[in-house]
Amino acid sequence: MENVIEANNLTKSFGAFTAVNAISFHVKKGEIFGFLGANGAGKTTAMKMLIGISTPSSGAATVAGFDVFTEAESIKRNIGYMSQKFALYDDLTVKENITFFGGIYGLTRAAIKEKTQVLIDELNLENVANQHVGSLPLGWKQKISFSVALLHNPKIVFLDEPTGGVDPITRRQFWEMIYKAAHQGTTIFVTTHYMDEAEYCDRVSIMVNGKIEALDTPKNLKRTYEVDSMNDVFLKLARG
Ligand SMILES: Nc1ncnc2c1ncn2[C@@H]1O[C@H](COP(=O)(O)OP(=O)(O)OP(=O)(O)O)[C@@H](O)[C@H]1O
Repeated sequence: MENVIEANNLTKSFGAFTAVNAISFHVKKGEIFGFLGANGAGKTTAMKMLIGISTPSSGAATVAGFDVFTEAESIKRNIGYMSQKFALYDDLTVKENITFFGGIYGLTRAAIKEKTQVLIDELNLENVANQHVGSLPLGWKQKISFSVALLHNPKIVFLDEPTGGVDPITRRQFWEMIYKAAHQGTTIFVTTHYMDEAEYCDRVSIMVNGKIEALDTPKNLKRTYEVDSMNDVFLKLARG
C-alpha cells in the first residue's frame, strides 16, 4: 500500500532545545493514524513540519509525495488541516464560511455551490445555513470545520485535537465522519488527548519528550504493554 507520509529522523530544535528528536514513521493511504503524546511532547511541532509551515532542523520527510524542505507549497495544496484553536470564522454564516474556504482552496464557483449544498444536506444544516457560525454549538462547528478541511478532496487531512471540549456523543459522530473519509481513501493524521479515540485509530504513535516511544495498532500496543486499554498504555509510556 502506498505511503502518503514518510518521515526519517525528522528533527526540530529551538536553540539548544530539541522539541522533535529524530522521529521516523510512515503513514499509508486511507489509514487513520493517531499521533499521541502528553502536553509538550512535540506533536504540534512535528505536525507543523509535516504540513509545510515549519522547516525541519534535520532529517527528511515527504507528505503526499512532496518534500517538506523544498515543496512545502505543493504539500499545502494537497492536504486539509483542522485545528481545535482555529476552525471557522464565527462572524460569517455557515454558507459564507464554506464559500470563503472553498475559495482559499481554489475551487471554482460552481464547485463551491455544489459542495455547499452537499455539505448542508449531509450535515442536516438546512435550518442554520444562514446563521452565524458563532451561534452554533462547538460540536457542530467542529463537524462543519472537518467537512471544510475536506472541501478540496485532499489526500491527507491533519486534525489537531479536533474534538477538544466536545461531548462524547458528538465526538462519536465526528469519528463516524472520520471513518467515512478514510474509507473513501483520505488519510487521517489525528492528535487527541482522548484515549477512547486512540482505540479507533488503525495505528497509534506515542511521543515522549520529542521521541516516538511506541508505534503500533492499539491491539498490539495493549498486548506489548500487557494492559487492557490505550489509556493504560499511554499512562505507562507518557507518564514514565
Ligand atoms: N517556537 C518555539 N520556540 C521554543 N520552544 C518551542 C517552540 N514551539 C514549541 N516549543 C517547545 O517545544 C516543546 C513541544 O511543544 P509542542 O507544542 O510541539 O508540544 P505538543 O506535544 O503539541 O503539546 P500540546 O499537547 O500541549 O499541544 C514544548 O516544550 C514547547 O515549549
